[in-house]
Amino acid sequence: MVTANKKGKKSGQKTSDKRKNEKHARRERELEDLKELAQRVQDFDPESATLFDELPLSQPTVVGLKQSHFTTLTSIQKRAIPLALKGKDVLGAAKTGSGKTLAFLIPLLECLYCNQWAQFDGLGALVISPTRELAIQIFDVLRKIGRAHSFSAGLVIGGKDVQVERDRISRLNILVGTPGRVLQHMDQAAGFDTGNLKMLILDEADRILDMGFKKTVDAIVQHLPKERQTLLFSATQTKSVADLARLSLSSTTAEYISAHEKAQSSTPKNLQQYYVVSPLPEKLDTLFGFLKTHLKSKVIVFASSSKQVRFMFETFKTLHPGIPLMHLHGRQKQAARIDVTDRFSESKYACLFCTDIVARGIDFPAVDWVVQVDAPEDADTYIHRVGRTARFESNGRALMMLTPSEEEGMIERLKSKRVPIEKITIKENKKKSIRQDLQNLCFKNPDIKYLGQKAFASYCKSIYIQKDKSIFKFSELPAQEFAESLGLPGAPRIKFLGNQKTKQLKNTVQIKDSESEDSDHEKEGRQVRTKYDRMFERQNQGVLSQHYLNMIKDDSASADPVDDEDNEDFMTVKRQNHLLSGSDTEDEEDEEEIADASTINADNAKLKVTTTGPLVGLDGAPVSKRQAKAALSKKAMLKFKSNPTKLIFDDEGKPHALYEFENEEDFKKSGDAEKQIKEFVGKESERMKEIDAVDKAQVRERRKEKKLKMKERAAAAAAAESEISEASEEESEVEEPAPAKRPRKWFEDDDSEDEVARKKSRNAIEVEQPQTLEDLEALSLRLLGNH
Ligand SMILES: Nc1ncnc2c1ncn2[C@@H]1O[C@H](COP(=O)(O)OP(=O)(O)OP(=O)(O)O)[C@@H](O)[C@H]1O
Repeated sequence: MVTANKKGKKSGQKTSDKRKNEKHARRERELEDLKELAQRVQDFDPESATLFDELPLSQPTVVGLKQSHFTTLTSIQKRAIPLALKGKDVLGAAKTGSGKTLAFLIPLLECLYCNQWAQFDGLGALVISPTRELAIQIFDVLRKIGRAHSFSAGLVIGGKDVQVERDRISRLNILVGTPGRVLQHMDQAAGFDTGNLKMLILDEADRILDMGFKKTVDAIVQHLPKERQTLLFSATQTKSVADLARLSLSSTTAEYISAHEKAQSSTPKNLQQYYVVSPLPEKLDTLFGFLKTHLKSKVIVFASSSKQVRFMFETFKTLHPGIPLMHLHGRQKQAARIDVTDRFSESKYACLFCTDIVARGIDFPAVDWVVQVDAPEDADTYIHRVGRTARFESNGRALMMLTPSEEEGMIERLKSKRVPIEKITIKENKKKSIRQDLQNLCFKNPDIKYLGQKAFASYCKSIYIQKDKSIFKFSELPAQEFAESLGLPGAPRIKFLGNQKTKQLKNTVQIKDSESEDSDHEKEGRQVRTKYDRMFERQNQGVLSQHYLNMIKDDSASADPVDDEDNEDFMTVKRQNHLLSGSDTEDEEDEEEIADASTINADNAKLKVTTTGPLVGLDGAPVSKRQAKAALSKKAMLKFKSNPTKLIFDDEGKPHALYEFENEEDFKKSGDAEKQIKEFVGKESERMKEIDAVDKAQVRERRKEKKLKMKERAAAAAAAESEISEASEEESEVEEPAPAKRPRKWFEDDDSEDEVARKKSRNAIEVEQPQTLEDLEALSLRLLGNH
């Protein structure tokens, strides 16, 4: 037994030693491989590779690429990957759809592989994308090409359960996410160690580094070590030294790679680009006509706000253009966004109405057309939007609608960015007017009308906050015609943000669209405002006192007209056009969205400046917040009013006080006071007697008339009843026995019983005036008998 145990121990020891040796040998081999790989990377000539096989890559990455069927390098991959593998910081710019995702994901995997990254080393690489959709897409590509690696990777985006993400985040080696959610985890998740991070990647870097994400990205960078590799990629790359410095990048050491810098155009060569000039009120007709003639296509339609997207989707759905319709915008729930993205990706023919949340990076397969119903905010956004078609060597077409006032400016910007675009005109017979249909829809369905009002307001706002005022001219908006083209009876009132930093506002709106929770970190400090400003920023201003209304009226009357483009003070502009009749319920949603809102009449595009002096109260003193608040209450307003006076008007319409007093001297001239009182009383009692006599005569007259009328009515009724009773007597002879007669009362004559019955049936009693006490008793008995 003992020997057997010893033998067993010995063989166990042997196996364990064998295992240890094997492990050791494997480790040695891995180290050798790593050394060899590092040497290959060092020796590699960046210009030489055209195939992935030729790159100095680890075995797991090679396997992942093969299994994903990637063989040949694209131009940006050819230039960026070798430099990134050598540990350089890279700023990569290349046309849309040219394969930038692999250009940063391959170096990411190789970096962690070469550093022998393991689960307990914490976070090794972080990829940040501006939208959830793009983050999901990057994560999917990472999973495909990284399938043979043993790293743990995670996706953190808004709209998902934070707690679930938080529980897993400390075990992750690679993180892909949107800025807001990434920062939230960095701030909140205990055990989330980012101190060892080796690589930071920003996809659509120019977007992530711009004002909208500025603070968030700066805060994320604070959590990361300075010694790390940084890769920035975009189709429209930032070259700003300040931006690079924010990321601890040096413009002298970072490699700037522009794969298509010398290309004739900055858009894919297989992309045909057109634009059409269409007055704003005709855009929807043009779009509807376009869809009707492109039923066998996959189309993306860009609009400038989620409200317009919803309006187009809901109305076109009812008008049935004949192509499946979908919509995607930042106000949808995350599950719906994912569902729409998947469905549109799988569709062969469909039309997707969307905002700019899909403008960047999203790789929908085989899109035939990109239609921009609203002009993009700038040339870069144009390039990203049209880049949703003609991806990776496939063909595509793009159509942009410009209003006559936008044409010149926008085309100039595009030409300077090397965008080849051709003007076309839409044949009249291809246009389909849907104005009447939209009017019907709005009339029948209040929800559609409401959506139309929101779409109208959000479009006007989008134009107002555009930073390029030479293209977007708010003052030239044909508000009334535009509203009618949406089916609305008139142009609704709209509200704007009270902030003046248009660039920042633009981005704020977009962040809300694309990733609302990210915007939490973007809130800029408010500007110092005067009491005057605060008062007018208040909603529900319809209850301001008349005094304030008059002040505004006076101010505006003396104001000079100034074009709003030149007008820096936004709030001052709005005051001129305050509609102080209370806030519009239609705009309630916007009021929630926009903290400091004020009212403007969109019809009145030519705006005037009002005085900038402080607001004063009734006593001429400046109005405090509390005083202004008091003005909102009806009760409080009473103290500003004097006591009510009752007036009487004479025959000429002149008002007199109820009691008019004679002055004392005049009164004394008329004689002794006692005597005057007696005279007055005597006169008044005479007057009263006369009035009384007239009144009595009138009463008598009325009584007589009444009596006469009663007698006439009684005679007519008696005649009619006697006819009826004769007829009913004949009937009762045939049909049923007559009811037993009750004993006759002492005051009744022979036919009085019938009379009583008749009167009962008429529910009325007629009597002669009782002359004696007996008569009165008899009458009382009669009345009792009736009831
Ligand atoms: N080497 C390659 N061989 C074949 N297909 C590739 C290659 N690289 C990328 N692709 C494909 O090309 C398409 C576009 O790639 P990707 O999304 O990376 O483009 P992008 O440059 O990031 O575009 P955008 O600027 O719009 O974000 C994808 O469908 C991708 O699978």
